[in-house]
Amino acid sequence: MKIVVPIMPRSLIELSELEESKFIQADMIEWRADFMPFSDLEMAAREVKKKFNKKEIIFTYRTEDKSEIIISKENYAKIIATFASEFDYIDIEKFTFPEIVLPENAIFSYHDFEKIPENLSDILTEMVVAMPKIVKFAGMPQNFADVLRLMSETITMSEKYETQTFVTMAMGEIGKITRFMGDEFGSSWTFATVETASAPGQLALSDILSIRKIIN
Ligand SMILES: O=C1C[C@@](O)(C(=O)O)C[C@@H](O)[C@@H]1O
Repeated sequence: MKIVVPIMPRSLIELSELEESKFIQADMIEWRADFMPFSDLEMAAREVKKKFNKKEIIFTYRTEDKSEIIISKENYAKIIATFASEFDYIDIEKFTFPEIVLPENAIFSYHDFEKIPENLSDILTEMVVAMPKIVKFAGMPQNFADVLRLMSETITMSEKYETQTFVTMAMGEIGKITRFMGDEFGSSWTFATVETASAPGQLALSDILSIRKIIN
């Protein structure tokens, strides 16, 4: 299981203040570009690549966790077209922006901040059919049975579609188990924090490393 640590700088200054040494044990960095002013993105992209030049980097412009529309379809498409080839992976909210054609390094990403949907299997299948590099789903469980359902569904899907990489997680407190047991239930990456969390329930990078040491 690879450990991805998101960074969420709100300005070029905040970006320059991030200390690379704190991220050494991360396998990958996710740059959450949605916190940065639009006009600074190109310069910030260069900085992010320079700062984390030894790591694989995901470019993400998240809209699904916002309560209001933050970007037009046109601008989202422009961002994807500009940055897809610049980074190792690019996160794409294909259900929200269906007109985007997935580039070869696409993470087809979908979040449900209210539930683990009953039709999770149909949703994951639809994502697989689009043939992205990675299928990523994050949902909010209401109870532990939801967490188990997400894990069990991920096992089923990863066995059925052996060549597809899946990344799934249950967010919030009760979903925490999914953040360090990925290898056991077919999820290939986990998102961990260094200082600021980018989603509810994320564990600190240092905690994930300690837990993995105990359970391995
Ligand atoms: O899609 C994901 C997963 C995530 O939502 C999580 O729950 O850890 C965190 C986001 O930064 C990332 O883009």
